[in-house]
Amino acid sequence: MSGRPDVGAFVVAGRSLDRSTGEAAFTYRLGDDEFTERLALDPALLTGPVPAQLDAALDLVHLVTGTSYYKLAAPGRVTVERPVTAAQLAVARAAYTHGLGEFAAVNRLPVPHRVEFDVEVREPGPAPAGGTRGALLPVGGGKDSALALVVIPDGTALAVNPTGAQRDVARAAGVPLVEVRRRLDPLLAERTAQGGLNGHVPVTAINSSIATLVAVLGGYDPVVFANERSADEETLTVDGAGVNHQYSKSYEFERFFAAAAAEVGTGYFSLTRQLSELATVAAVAALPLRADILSCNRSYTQRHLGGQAEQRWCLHCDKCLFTFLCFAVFLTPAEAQGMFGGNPLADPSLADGFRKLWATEKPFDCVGERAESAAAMAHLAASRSWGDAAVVRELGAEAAAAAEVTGATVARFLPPRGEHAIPERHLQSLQRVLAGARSAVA
Ligand SMILES: CC(=O)N[C@H]1[C@@H](OP(=O)(O)OP(=O)(O)OC[C@H]2O[C@@H](n3ccc(=O)[nH]c3=O)[C@H](O)[C@@H]2O)O[C@H](CO)[C@@H](O)[C@@H]1O[C@H](C)C(=O)N[C@@H](C)C(=O)N[C@@H](CCC(=O)O)C(=O)O
Ligand SMILES: Nc1ncnc2c1ncn2[C@@H]1O[C@H](COP(=O)(O)OP(=O)(O)OP(=O)(O)O)[C@@H](O)[C@H]1O
Repeated sequence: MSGRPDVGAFVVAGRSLDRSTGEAAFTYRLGDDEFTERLALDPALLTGPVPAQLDAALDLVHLVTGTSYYKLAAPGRVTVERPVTAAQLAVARAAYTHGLGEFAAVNRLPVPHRVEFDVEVREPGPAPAGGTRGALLPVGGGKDSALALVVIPDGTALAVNPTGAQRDVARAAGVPLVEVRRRLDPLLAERTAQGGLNGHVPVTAINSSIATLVAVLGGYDPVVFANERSADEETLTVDGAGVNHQYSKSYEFERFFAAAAAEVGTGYFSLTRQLSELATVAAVAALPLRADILSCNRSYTQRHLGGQAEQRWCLHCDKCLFTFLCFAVFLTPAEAQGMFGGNPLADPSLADGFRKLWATEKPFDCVGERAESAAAMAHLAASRSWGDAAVVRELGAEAAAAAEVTGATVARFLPPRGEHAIPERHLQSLQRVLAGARSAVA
């Protein structure tokens, strides 16, 4: 950390919830600066009696959301003014260390990023009963959470910083939507522009904590994310240490978070944990809902909040290329063109972008495993309908060679596998939807 001014520890300071307006405020200090992040919660969530576990749910948001401000100087020390439970501390450790792994790598800080916490650890309160209003399904607007809406159609969707895409997909699935607006302290952008460190934050950890708070206030249980198995693969390795852009979507993080969520009476799991990206796409490609999804991350920047910019597939970013590649396996070129509004596999200038999907250093984006990208491209090269597309012609042979190293084929990525924490009832519903999709494709 040499070369950076010593600002002392990052302080997780006060927080409040105004029950009349629905505004929750979370304050932090870094050096001489004070930052307050605000959540606008639907006041309808706040009309009932105060839940016993509200304080603990607010603490979880407070801890995790601090990563955005901590990263300005990344001092390696965090002081938390309120006592937290051991499970909450484990979530915070994971979020500030591995969750900021990409940030550390990009800023050439030591990897793994190490953080010491100065905090009093308290015992958790008595285990509360879960809510009775059914599942809360956080939605990102893309394919994974769209699948969850189909598998659990009696749930309630949640959008943090909703955009048109999230509203469209919830509406198309016929699921009610709870919206939470998140406002970063404007001083963060000012300090970043003045040279503060910047980089990726563990946004799924942040969304998880907000979802848990909404579940506690609204009486929902469980909180069901849609984080796929492929999210466990590291993006790159630095000095032997794995760095994962999607760390807070990993199963490791899920287990830390589930323990803290259980303390506030909320189940927490990922419905798609056993699925590769290809398996999820195989299912979504067979659903009418595919027309309503939007996975392009460029469409979810702060600029798009409040509808200041049009949301569409940019068809150039890593996530668009990856998502198109996967859907192409299950759609004809005409169907894919209709869904995405273009065909990047026909554009030879994008060949390098596709090739990066199975390179040793994957893009810092939500893309699948290297082997599944290579297998998907090799599959297209062998197909009659896609084999002539310019990019497929250029990359087919090298993708097939890359896939062969691990014996990867599309078929091998389709069966669910690996550890998960999905309750039996939801697992069966998922299996029904997957089986229905398979017969639609056959
Ligand atoms: C939309 C997006 O991908 N943004 C990433 C991008 O930020 P950019 O500057 O292009 O735009 P904004 O998101 O509007 O951010 C403006 C500044 O604000 C900072 N910031 C933003 C959100 C936040 O919670 N805290 C913040 O401090 C941000 O640093 C900017 O200075 O590049 C950033 C740096 O790499 C990324 O951190 C931005 O990612 C967002 C936090 C985000 O929501 N990204 C998701 C679409 C995303 O990456 N999801 C992952 C899930 C993995 C995980 O859980 O970490 C995925 O799809 O793989
Ligand atoms: N803004 C958000 N509000 C609430 N939940 C979100 C939000 N963004 C993402 N999520 C949750 O986090 C999970 C991971 O995000 P991710 O962006 O990978 O998924 P997605 O939008 O469902 O699919 P895709 O990978 O196609 O974008 C989502 O499945 C969803 O459960």
